[in-house]
Formats: sequence, C-alpha cells, structure tokens
Amino acid sequence: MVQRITVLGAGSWGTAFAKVLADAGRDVTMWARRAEVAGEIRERHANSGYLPGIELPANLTATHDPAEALAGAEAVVLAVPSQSLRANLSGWRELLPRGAILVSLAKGVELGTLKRMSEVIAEISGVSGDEIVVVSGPNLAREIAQGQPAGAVLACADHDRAVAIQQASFNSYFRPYTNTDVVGCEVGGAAKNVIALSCGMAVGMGLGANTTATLITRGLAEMARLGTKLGADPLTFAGLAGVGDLVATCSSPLSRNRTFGERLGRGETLEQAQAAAGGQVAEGVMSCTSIRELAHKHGVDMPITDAMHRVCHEGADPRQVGAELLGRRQKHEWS
Ligand SMILES: NC(=O)C1=CN([C@@H]2O[C@H](COP(=O)(O)OP(=O)(O)OC[C@H]3O[C@@H](n4cnc5c(N)ncnc54)[C@H](O)[C@@H]3O)[C@@H](O)[C@H]2O)C=CC1
Ligand SMILES: O=C(CO)COP(=O)(O)O
Repeated sequence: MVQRITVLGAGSWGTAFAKVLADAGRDVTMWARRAEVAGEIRERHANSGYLPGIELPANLTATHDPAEALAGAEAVVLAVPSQSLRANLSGWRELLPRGAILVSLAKGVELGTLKRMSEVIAEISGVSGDEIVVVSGPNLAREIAQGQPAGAVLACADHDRAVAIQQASFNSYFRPYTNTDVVGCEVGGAAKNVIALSCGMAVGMGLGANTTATLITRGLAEMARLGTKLGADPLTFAGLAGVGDLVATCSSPLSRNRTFGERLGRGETLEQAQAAAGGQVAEGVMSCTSIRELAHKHGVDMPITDAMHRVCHEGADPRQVGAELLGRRQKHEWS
C-alpha cells in the first residue's frame, strides 16, 4: 500500500485532493508556495484562502520546503496550474524520490509545445509517460472538500500504478475508477474548461438551458473529435473524464472557468475577469489557445474552442462569435 504521499501545490484542488488521501488513511504532506499557507494548514488545519470553512484532517501536514515535503514520498501528486508545471517541476526534479509514482491533477495543454501534462511531466522528470497517473473527472474542489460523493478517473497505461493510487485514495465519498486511456482523459479534462468558459459566457449574456445544453453537447463532439484523432478511446468521452466533468464544470457556479466566462458574457474585460478570480487559475483561458493550435495541427474542427480564443485573446465580442457559431455551414450532426 502506498502510504506516504506528497502533494505539491496548495491551491483548491491540491488541498481538496490531499484531504481525500488523508481521509482515505494516508499520511499526507503538502508543499505550499507561500510559507503562511503552509503554516495555516500545519497549525490550524485550514487553507482559508482557497477552501474557507473546511477543516483539514490531522494526518495532513504542510511545509514551504520542497525537500522536506518530498523526503520519503511513495507517491508525488503534482497540483500546480498547467502553464507553470514545467517550471515548478524543473525545480523539484532532483528531489523526487526514486520510484515514487507521479500523479497529475492539472487539466490543461501547454502553450507553445502543445503537450499534455503527462507529456510535460515525462519530459522533465525522465519518468516514462506510461507510468504517470492522471486524475480527472467531475471533481469541483469545494464539493469534494465538503465530502460530497463523486466519482473520478485514474488514468495510467500501467494498470498496476493506477490501482495503487485507487487503493490509496478511495474513501466513503470519493470513488475513483481506473482507465488506461491517458490521452482521452487528459484531452477531456483540458477541453472541458474551454467549453465551460463558453457556457458561462452564454449565462452571462442572459441565455438559458437550451443554449448551454447545445454548447455542452457540441463541445463534447469537438473534444471527442480531437481526442480520437490523437489516439483516444471514443468511449472515454462518454465517461467521467468526458461528459461527467463537462457537465459538472459547465453547470456549476463553483467552476472558475464558467464564472470567468460569465463575467466576459456580462461585458467585463479579460483583465477584470482575471482580477475577480483572485489569483485562482481558470485554465480554459490559456488552453483555448493551445487546444486550438493542437486542433489546427491535426486538421480537427473545434469551432467553440476557436470562438473562445477569439474572445479571450483577440478582443472579439461574445455576441458576435455566438452569431457566427449559429451561422456556420449547415451540416449533418455527426459529420
Ligand atoms: N479547483 C478544482 O476544482 C479543480 C482543479 N483541477 C485542476 O488542478 C490544477 C490546479 O488547480 P487548483 O489547485 O484548483 O488551482 P489554484 O489556482 O487554486 O491553485 C494553484 C496552486 O499552485 C501554486 N502555484 C505554484 N506555482 C504557480 C504559478 N507559477 N502560478 C500560479 N500558481 C502557482 C499556487 O500557489 C497554488 O497553491 C489545475 O490544472 C486545475 O484545472 C482539477 C480538478 C478540480
Ligand atoms: O476541473 C474542475 C472540476 O472537475 C474544476 O473546474 P474549474 O477549474 O472551472 O473550477
């Protein structure tokens, strides 16, 4: 049994997932970028900046020192945003205990390289991509931290490693399934953030359930198109890391991506929406660009993702891109 686990990153999901592991009986040490966050977790069993009102278990501690956090870890959970994972992991590389299972929580595609997170981790750590475990699924951090029931997916080409993390993390409210389709789970996790931006935008423009259901369903079609082109199993998109995460994120006001889109839909600028996020990451804002490029590279049509890139980074008006999406060439649903 994997018993001693380190979580690198003390934001919303890093903290909530660390609590999942601790509630499953593991000994968990978190690394926090800011010393005061580590101190609050260690001494007051709280992370009030990210999960206010949540009491953290006693078998979860934290430090600001990565060497101290990583000493003796049997599994290392990477819980920093996608666009900063490369830089952070480069700094930790020499400290990773040999043989520790590397676990990725990040949902994004790297700008520039267009790599999935497990590809970035493999490149920097030297660990084979087949040995990296990816966590995905409908897991809004606050609900998980409150102990509300949820399923999740642990994807790894090496089934035994996925099972090791499954054994280490399942508890009375968290039910992880294993899957060997890493590509599908990572594409689903990254692409749904972009679709959640679009749903939020529709809500911000005063539109209702028909519009958001259309965006969710057509969003699913475009993420599945990209994923299968990259070698994913189409079934993955019918699962927790596909439609499950997509529906949770597109429907919940807790989603940072949906909230970000809602602000843009109400007419706020990117800078205003960023300021309102209070330093918490809305991955879709960057991933709309990298996923759009990945889609272009592979000849895949992703009109909603393209529209989100234009709104976020080219100053397009949400109403205008909405009208353009509706006015696209008439076609068969599955062509
Ligand atoms: N919050 C959620 O409900 C869920 C988040 N995720 C994914 O988990 C990953 C981490 O997300 P959260 O913990 O929610 O993010 P967050 O924004 O709440 O926290 C990010 C953490 O990374 C640290 N960090 C280190 N280097 C950083 C840098 N250069 N820039 C910004 N932060 C840096 C921050 O200090 C903070 O502790 C993301 O890829 C996200 O999409 C996945 C499932 C659920
Ligand atoms: O990935 C998530 C839920 O599964 C969290 O989504 P947000 O980053 O939009 O809050």
